Amino acid sequence: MSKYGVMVMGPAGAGKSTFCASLITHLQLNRRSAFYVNLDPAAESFEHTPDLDIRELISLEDVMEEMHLGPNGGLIYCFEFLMENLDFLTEGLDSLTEEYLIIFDMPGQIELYTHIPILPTLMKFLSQPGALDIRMCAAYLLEATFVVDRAKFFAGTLSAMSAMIMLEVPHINVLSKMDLVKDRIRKKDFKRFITPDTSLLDDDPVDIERRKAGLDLNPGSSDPKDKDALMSGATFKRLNTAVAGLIESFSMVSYLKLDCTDEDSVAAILSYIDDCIQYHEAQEPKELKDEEFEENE
Ligand SMILES: Nc1nc2c(ncn2[C@@H]2O[C@H](COP(=O)(O)OP(=O)(O)OP(=O)(O)O)[C@@H](O)[C@H]2O)c(=O)[nH]1
Ligand SMILES: [Mg+2]
Repeated sequence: MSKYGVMVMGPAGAGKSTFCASLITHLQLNRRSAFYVNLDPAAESFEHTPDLDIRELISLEDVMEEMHLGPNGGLIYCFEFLMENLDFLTEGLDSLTEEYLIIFDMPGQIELYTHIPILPTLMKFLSQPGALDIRMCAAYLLEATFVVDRAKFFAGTLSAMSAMIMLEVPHINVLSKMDLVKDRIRKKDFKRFITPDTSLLDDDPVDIERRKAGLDLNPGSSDPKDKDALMSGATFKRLNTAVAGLIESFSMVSYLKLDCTDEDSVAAILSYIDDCIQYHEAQEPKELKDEEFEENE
């Protein structure tokens, strides 16, 4: 019997935990079962209490204190510890049925998604047939406000693509916090960010502002007064164009829009997740309990 799960990933503060909470609320309102797994050892508060919590296995605070590590090194240590104690996940998840959507709330440290092979190993462990056998998909969140600075947007898109290639599971990319840009950017203009390409660099507002202020007149200068030039000169532009070209040539990244304050938006993302993992195909038709039947009448 398969289980179904989504791993919610993305940079720090992208809105992962908020999205997990909105998703759980939405599932509950629609009489679906959610199982919330917190894998962020530094998380402090939750809207919904996690059903399984990495902090019961290991706490980042203890690691930092005992191992004399900083927050990022500490987090990597916590994940290495989790990988050595995978029974913790097996025992917590093994008895779940296919009715559940298992939601994994991940930490935001970018190291996890780029050069350390912990997540691919974890993903393989979760989805291994014959073991936990969870049909997994990944949801990578990036803040919609990043579109204001194209360099930031392409750097974020590159990290989304890197996670996508590394994890080898069905993957959706999501621009979160849409409510923050809804009124600032016209719908028609926003469409260009849904499938990013190099033309977005031609009218980067940050670039235009800097040029107006004469800040990129001396690119590459070592004068501290010209520190802005480093992030706006011709070399920086060439680098961004190369990154954007790479993303465009792979044509793998496109975004869905998410506004957690709007239930329809959460429902739309959930339907993409359901499609990715083919959740509905495995569900038995449910009999309504008597009181639910009367309610519907
Ligand atoms: N306006 C708005 N704010 C949001 C939205 N989602 C999250 N936020 C805010 O963004 C901040 C970070 O949200 P979190 O959900 O904690 O982000 P996270 O990705 O889990 O953060 P880390 O776990 O620390 O990496 C919080 O102050 C949230 O209230 C959204 O859809 N709209
Ligand atoms: Mg979080």
